[in-house]
Amino acid sequence: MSPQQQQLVPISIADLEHNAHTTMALNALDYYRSGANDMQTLRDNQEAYNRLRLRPRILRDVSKVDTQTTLLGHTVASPICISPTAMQRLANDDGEKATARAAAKAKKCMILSSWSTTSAEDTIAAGKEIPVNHDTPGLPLYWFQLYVYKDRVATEQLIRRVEKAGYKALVITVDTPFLGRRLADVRNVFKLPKHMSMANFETKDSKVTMATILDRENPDEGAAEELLQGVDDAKNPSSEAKRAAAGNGTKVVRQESSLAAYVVSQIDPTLNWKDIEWVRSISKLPVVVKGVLTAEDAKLAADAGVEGIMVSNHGGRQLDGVLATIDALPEVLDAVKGRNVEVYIDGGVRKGTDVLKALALGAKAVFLGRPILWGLAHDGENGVTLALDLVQKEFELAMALAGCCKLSDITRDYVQHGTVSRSRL
Ligand SMILES: Cc1cc2nc3c(=O)[nH]c(=O)nc-3n(C[C@H](O)[C@H](O)[C@H](O)COP(=O)(O)O)c2cc1C
Ligand SMILES: CCCCC(=O)C(=O)O
Repeated sequence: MSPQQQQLVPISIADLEHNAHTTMALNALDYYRSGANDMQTLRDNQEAYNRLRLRPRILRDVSKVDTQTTLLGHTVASPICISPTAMQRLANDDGEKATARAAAKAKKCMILSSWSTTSAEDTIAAGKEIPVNHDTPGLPLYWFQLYVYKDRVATEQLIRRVEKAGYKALVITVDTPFLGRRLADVRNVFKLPKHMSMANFETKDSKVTMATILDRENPDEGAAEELLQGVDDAKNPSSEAKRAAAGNGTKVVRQESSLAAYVVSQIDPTLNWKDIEWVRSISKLPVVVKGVLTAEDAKLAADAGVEGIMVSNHGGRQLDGVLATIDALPEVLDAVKGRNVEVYIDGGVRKGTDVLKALALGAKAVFLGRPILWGLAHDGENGVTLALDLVQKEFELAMALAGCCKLSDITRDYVQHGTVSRSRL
């Protein structure tokens, strides 16, 4: 066995990733690990954390460290949370249920993807199976990530379902009018295995599986039209989209990957600020806009009255070449200073010191994408618990070593750009 293939006893997120690389099927592994195009932003998300340096304080009593915080009014045990990632059953058969249980145990916030392989109802029910430990503050918290479908009736139905199920916020992803170009997925002709489905779009009579709607040898051959037909047959919300495409004479562009074709057929690329208003007008749930990278858009988001902004570049999977999220965070925070909006960040967070740096720059919370998937692939619910615990423990240690006992101690003075000491600038 070459060193590459050896499993490690995981003591870091890097170890969990290493193990996933040795065990996962290539189709799924590539889908999870890829960034768009040259994967510049994917690499940069992590490297940008390494370019920041910490400025610790000493001789403070750090015997007790407290990480509890609130997210949109809900108390959770920690500012380390779970980003939405699609199709978690590719990593482990329990998929989203395992993640929900691990989130419940840790009293952390989990965002469920619209594109989950477990329904919104079944996912939250799995989390609720875990008895709550009332000795410590906080409760598990579930938010729902919304892709706005061309079919607004179906979008609204989904919102009603997640409200009823107990999700406490809608996280609208705004960086995916089309799918970024992930070369490995194109090469692999990525698709979901036949026994898995987009569980939120399943009806009593039919499952919306990639196998039923996307399975074909050559995805370039009439893909999008087949998709529209297929999804329509499955009573999925697309008949309106299909009519719209036919009615305005739009020719459906053929896509080179099945996922990209699905996005073209279903997700609304006309999405704009008016639609954010629309979502706010039909639901009382607070709204988080996910995918903000500039001061200009942060201001517009605050003007639109959203409760939260997630600084995100979709883990480097959409527009390659954008800023690392930790580098974009300061301008977003400056732009909404004094406004009533919480600012979160995801992308490239792998270590406790990354969390400390993000919070020092002003993020209210950080969200983990791939680390959760590597945990899932390692050992289902226990693997996610391990991933969360590793980063949590590293964060608590980093806080103590930097002289911080509670989150409000972590200020901008704890971090600096570059390696030159302040007095030499
Ligand atoms: C495999 C995979 C699937 C994802 N699916 C979704 C999704 O369904 N909705 C969404 O808003 N973001 C999705 N994302 C982006 C994540 O929410 C998050 O922004 C990103 O993974 C954070 O970067 P990290 O993986 O470096 O932690 C996905 C990311 C990955 C890696
Ligand atoms: C519309 C894309 C859904 C999955 C996703 O967000 C990703 O693969 O990054």
